[in-house]
Amino acid sequence: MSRNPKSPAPDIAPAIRARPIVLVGLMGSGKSTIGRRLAQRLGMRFADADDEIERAAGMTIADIFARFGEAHFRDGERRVIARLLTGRPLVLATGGGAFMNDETRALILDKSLCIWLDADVATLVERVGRRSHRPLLKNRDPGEVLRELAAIRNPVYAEAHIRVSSASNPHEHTVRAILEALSQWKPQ
Ligand SMILES: Nc1ncnc2c1ncn2[C@@H]1O[C@H](COP(=O)(O)OP(=O)(O)OP(=O)(O)O)[C@@H](O)[C@H]1O
Ligand SMILES: O=C(O)C1=C[C@@H](O)[C@@H](O)[C@H](O)C1
Ligand SMILES: [Mg+2]
Repeated sequence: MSRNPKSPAPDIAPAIRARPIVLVGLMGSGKSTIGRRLAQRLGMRFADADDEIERAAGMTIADIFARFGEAHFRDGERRVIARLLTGRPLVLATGGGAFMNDETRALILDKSLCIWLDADVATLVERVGRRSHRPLLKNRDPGEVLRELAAIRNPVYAEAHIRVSSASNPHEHTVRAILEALSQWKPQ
């Protein structure tokens, strides 16, 4: 009997499902869309830190940046992620900059199994599109910003427990690569 390619991954150890799985990476790397699919496959709940922040603040991220500035956003982001990591285990998509905050990163590395979704800048640019709602990409050429961010952030994302390329389509390809990496992962 052939295996349904979308069947729940049977060989992921229960100990891994018992921990939150946190996705980090640059804008457009697929944290939100891949995270939702991964949670479905693992039978875990899913949350998107960006959505949770918007819900908690009662305004969009673009408005938080515009009205209160990035530092205020980062502080709220840290608090929201801390709250999400203390509840029932989940797959959590973070915002692209969350892992750059020292406190948020320490918390994620301590409490979760953290996966860096890595893709080349050309792929990211194609995915975020020309007219991005993302405040960091709104006023400048997205390719230029993403190149700068990649140079600064990639060495930090590399601290994640697992790195998976999310550069190839379709989404399912990346989901399978994550499931494969999880099935082989051993705590250091
Ligand atoms: N592995 C993939 N294969 C195909 N398309 C993808 C993949 N990952 C992401 N995409 C597409 O790229 C776009 C951006 O993805 P997504 O919103 O999940 O990124 P993100 O990492 O959550 O970004 P942000 O940090 O801005 O929240 C979406 O249209 C999504 O469908
Ligand atoms: O990379 C970033 O710094 C950001 C990514 C988005 O997910 C949002 O969290 C916000 O636009 C900032
Ligand atoms: Mg997202």
